Amino acid sequence: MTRPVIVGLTGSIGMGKSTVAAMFAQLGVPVFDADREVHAMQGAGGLLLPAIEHAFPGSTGADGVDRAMLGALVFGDRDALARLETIVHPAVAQAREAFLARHAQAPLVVFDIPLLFEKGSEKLVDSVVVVSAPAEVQRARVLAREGMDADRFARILALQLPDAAKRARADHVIDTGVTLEETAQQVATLVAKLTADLR
Ligand SMILES: CC(C)(COP(=O)(O)OP(=O)(O)OC[C@H]1O[C@@H](n2cnc3c(N)ncnc32)[C@H](O)[C@@H]1O)[C@@H](O)C(=O)NCCC(=O)NCCS
Ligand SMILES: Nc1ncnc2c1ncn2[C@@H]1O[C@H](COP(=O)(O)OP(=O)(O)OP(=O)(O)O)[C@@H](O)[C@H]1O
Repeated sequence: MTRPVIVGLTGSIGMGKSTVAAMFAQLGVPVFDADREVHAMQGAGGLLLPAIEHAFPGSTGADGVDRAMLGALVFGDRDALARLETIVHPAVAQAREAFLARHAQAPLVVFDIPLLFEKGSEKLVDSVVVVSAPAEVQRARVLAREGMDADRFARILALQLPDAAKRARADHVIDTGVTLEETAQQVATLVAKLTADLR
């Protein structure tokens, strides 16, 4: 059975992964957004709510998961995070398989996976694209977000493979420390190259 060439898109917090994923989508490349799937499954009426409430009593309500509260519980506690991941990750894998089945005829698809290296998801993809920007650009972007502070940022960074290591393991690096137009140009060049390789 044929299947699309699969590009894994990853990068550390605030490096511009979602923005770059949207650029791929703009070029007509189907994108599987692991984070968005998680949000949907954790939102109001989401299918993971009973299991999460069972494991973390009081962490869900009518609007779904209380993300600030659950984040505070798990981002400093590796065991708790592992328990949450055991609930979340199999459901994400199922959603990813369904996505692939829907796009079986596409030449190229993107899996947007924040923790691609950390969780050994390299084996799911044919090539890895890492988005990267200088650390001070990353920090400024992240700290500008609502609900974020230096402590939470530091704890999340500590859970992620350092940017330099991600870049070293990438097949392609997209620079997001430049203008949006320049980044979009890099994405267009890469899509042209990946598509040409298929011919
Ligand atoms: C704990 C939760 C509810 C907090 O939600 P919140 O909206 O506050 O944060 P968000 O999801 O945007 O994540 C913020 C940053 O933390 C990183 N992060 C999220 N989960 C993890 C994890 N399991 N390990 C390391 N970093 C993580 C993200 O990549 C992102 O850079 C949420 O992150 C979650 O459910 N995480 C576990 C599921 C998971 O592994 N998701 C990411 C991959 S699909
Ligand atoms: N050249 C660029 N490329 C990508 N993003 C840029 C660029 N210049 C500025 N930005 C801005 O940087 C921010 C990047 O945020 P984005 O949500 O894409 O990051 P992310 O890596 O997906 O974050 P997280 O992992 O925390 O979810 C956006 O507000 C975007 O507009």
